[in-house]
Amino acid sequence: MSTLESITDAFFILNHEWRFTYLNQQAERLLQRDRNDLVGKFIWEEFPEAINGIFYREYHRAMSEKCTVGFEEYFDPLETWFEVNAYPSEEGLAVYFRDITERKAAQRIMHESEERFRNIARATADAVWDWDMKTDVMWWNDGIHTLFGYSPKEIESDISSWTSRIHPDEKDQILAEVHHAIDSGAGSWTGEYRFRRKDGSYAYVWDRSFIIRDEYGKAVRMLGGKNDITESKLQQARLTQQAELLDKAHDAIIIRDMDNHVSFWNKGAERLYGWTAEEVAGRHLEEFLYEDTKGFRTAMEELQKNGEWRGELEPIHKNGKRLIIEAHWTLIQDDAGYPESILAINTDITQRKAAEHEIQYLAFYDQLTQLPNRQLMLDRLQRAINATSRNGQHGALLFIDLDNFKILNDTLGHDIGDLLLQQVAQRLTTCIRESDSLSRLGGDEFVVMLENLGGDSLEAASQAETIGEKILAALNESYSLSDYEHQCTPSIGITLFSNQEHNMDELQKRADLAMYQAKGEGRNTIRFFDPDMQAAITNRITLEADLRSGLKQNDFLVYYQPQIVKDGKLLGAEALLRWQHPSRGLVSPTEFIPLAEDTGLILPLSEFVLMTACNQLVAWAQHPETAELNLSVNISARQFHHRDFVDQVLGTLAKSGANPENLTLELTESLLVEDMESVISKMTTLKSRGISFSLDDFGTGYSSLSYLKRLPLDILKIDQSFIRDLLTDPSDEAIVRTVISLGQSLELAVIAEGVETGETREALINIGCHVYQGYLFSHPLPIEEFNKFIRKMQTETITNKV
Ligand SMILES: Nc1nc2c(ncn2[C@@H]2O[C@H](COP(=O)(O)O[C@H]3[C@@H](O)[C@H](n4cnc5c(=O)[nH]c(N)nc54)O[C@@H]3COP(=O)(O)O)[C@@H](O)[C@H]2O)c(=O)[nH]1
Repeated sequence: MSTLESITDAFFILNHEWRFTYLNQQAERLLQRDRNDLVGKFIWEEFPEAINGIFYREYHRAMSEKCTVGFEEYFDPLETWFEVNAYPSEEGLAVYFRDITERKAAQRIMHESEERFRNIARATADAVWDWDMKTDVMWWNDGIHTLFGYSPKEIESDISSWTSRIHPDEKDQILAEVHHAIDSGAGSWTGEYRFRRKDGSYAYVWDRSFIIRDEYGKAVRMLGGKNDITESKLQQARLTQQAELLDKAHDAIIIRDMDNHVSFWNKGAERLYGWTAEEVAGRHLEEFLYEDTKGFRTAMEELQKNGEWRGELEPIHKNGKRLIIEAHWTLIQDDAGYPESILAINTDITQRKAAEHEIQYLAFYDQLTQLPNRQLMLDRLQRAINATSRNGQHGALLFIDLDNFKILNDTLGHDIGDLLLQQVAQRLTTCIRESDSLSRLGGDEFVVMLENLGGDSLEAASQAETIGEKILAALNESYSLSDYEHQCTPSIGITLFSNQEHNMDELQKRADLAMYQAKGEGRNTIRFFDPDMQAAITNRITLEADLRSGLKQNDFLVYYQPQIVKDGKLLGAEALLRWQHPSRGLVSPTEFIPLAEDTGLILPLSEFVLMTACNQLVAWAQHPETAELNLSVNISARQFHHRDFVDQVLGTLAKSGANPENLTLELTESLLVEDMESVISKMTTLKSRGISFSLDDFGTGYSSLSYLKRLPLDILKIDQSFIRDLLTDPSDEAIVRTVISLGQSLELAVIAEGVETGETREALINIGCHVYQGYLFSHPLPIEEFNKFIRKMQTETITNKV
């Protein structure tokens, strides 16, 4: 019995009266009863629940038929599954039993999951397979029929049903992969390969499986499912083929899936972005192409909405450089009409954009100062004018012109002039707000446009003036131009605008006029446009028309103002132009000479004066008493700088027959600052023919000794502004003295003009000036009057001698 105590199974013996005669310890434990209590007891009384079940039936069968029985049964009172084997014996019945509750539970779970798996396998469209590796039984669901055409009868029930249908080219590779997965302890295996259909053709399949292992890790089962990916493979192949055809295209051609993972990347894309196809395959575009994904995502939304998208994007080259591309994206759909992938054809327009930008820049920006140019200024002005009618605000236009910039440019050279303009541009930038606009119109002209100066014109004017003052102060600071310290001042003209009252042209004219007014009033100042200026400009227009018709109708005359030597002798006269206007009477040259200069009419006028003067010299030459008289003729800057000037003078002399020795040309200082070498050359040529030169208005300009020394001059003419107050203003007297001594040292004659009184004449004699012109002797006279004056002078001289 001790053997029966030590066996793992529970064991008891029943006699022929169904009473327990023996129970081992295991039986005591499983039945949860004390064996001493049970021995001698009637089994069906102790366990009445067993009477109506399999226990009762099978035990009776074993006892009556003397056969061995074995069964598994659940015994409710003990909530236990038993595996029972009963053997009839002499004594009665020997019963071995064990608790299989846990095994039963595992079997149930296994059964349930198996059931679930089969149900899923039935429901799925994939071809599901189940390979029992211990038995080599291979189970397939209906998918093997629906996908590949095999009926259950046609398909083998072992692993050959799978392996024999793998495409020969891929079979070894796939089997090696599967073996590797099994041997390496992997939990799954996936693969893509071709699988033969019943009709002999091959389908591309995507197989996913997992491997079931026992408690020792040994693979016992493999379950998997294949789906047919032939269509998408073919589609992909077709696209790739098409795209490969375009591989040689210059453009970048990219195919990506709907999640933007790259599936095709042609050579053009490699060239454009610097990434090779291998480097980007399967990668998300945003990962490596777009720093700012906003534009890219907006484009994606459009693409999904409309099926295609065209536009510009700014991707990044592999080397970090920003590119600009023109993209054309098309959504590619599968047979069912679902979006499947995206075909992108991208053209590099980086250089084109740069060129466009450059052109734009050149068209709208000044190269020297990098400021907006006139074109852009006009555009902004138009917008500002339009805005005033909407917002009721005032704006202001400030025209800024540098005083005497030309002199700097001509004397120190254009490079220095450019430096000044650049520094002026910088200073102007610091004087304005970011919302204001600064531009360079060209030359030394700058424009500042101020906006949003409020609804009240006085307030707006005051704000504009404040900015104007600021500019004035900033530009007055000294400039360091290479090695030169330079002082420069601006003249500023301001006009306000509001409510679209004036158009762009008008506003520009107004600001320009105001600026000229500032210049006219001594420079380095600010002037606002006012309506009187408008009247002046209207007059100017009328005057120009009158000048033209005056020239045609010979309304011009020459007057002569005598020039007298200290001893009373008549040296000659200055020829002065007069305009006998039909309605306005005699018009002073101060009124029309500047306009004639601006319009070019000074050329025919000057020709007329020179010809008249030369003819007069010829007329005087006929009489010994007047043959020595000299005539001075004023030469304007424009006339002098005309390329035919020398020929014109010589031609007039030749035509008239006048003696050049009796002709003096009066030049002004401002005329001399432009192209010094050409000035000297022209003067030298004329001087070699006997013509003299006088420097008019001396002292009022930039009396530079350096040029004075180089010019072939004969006479310095002291400006009348110094003569007027000679007796009362010590500084004027000092200037006059200086000019006279300068004349002496340079061996130049000196004439004082504007001599109105005897006292002035006396003072000049005392200082050392011996030739005079002025009202003391005579106003400018018409020729008849002047001839009378000559005769009177000669009579007086003779009388004095007598
Ligand atoms: N390019 C040309 N310029 C010319 C010509 N003719 C004249 N002008 C220039 O016009 C300016 C005004 O000239 P005008 O009104 O003739 O005045 C001259 C004299 O009348 C005046 N003057 C002479 N004496 C006195 C005086 O005692 N007091 C006083 N207040 N004015 C006086 O001075 C003018 C002469 O100036 P200038 O020529 O500088 O010697 C004047 O700038 C003329 O130059 C012409 O044909 N071409």
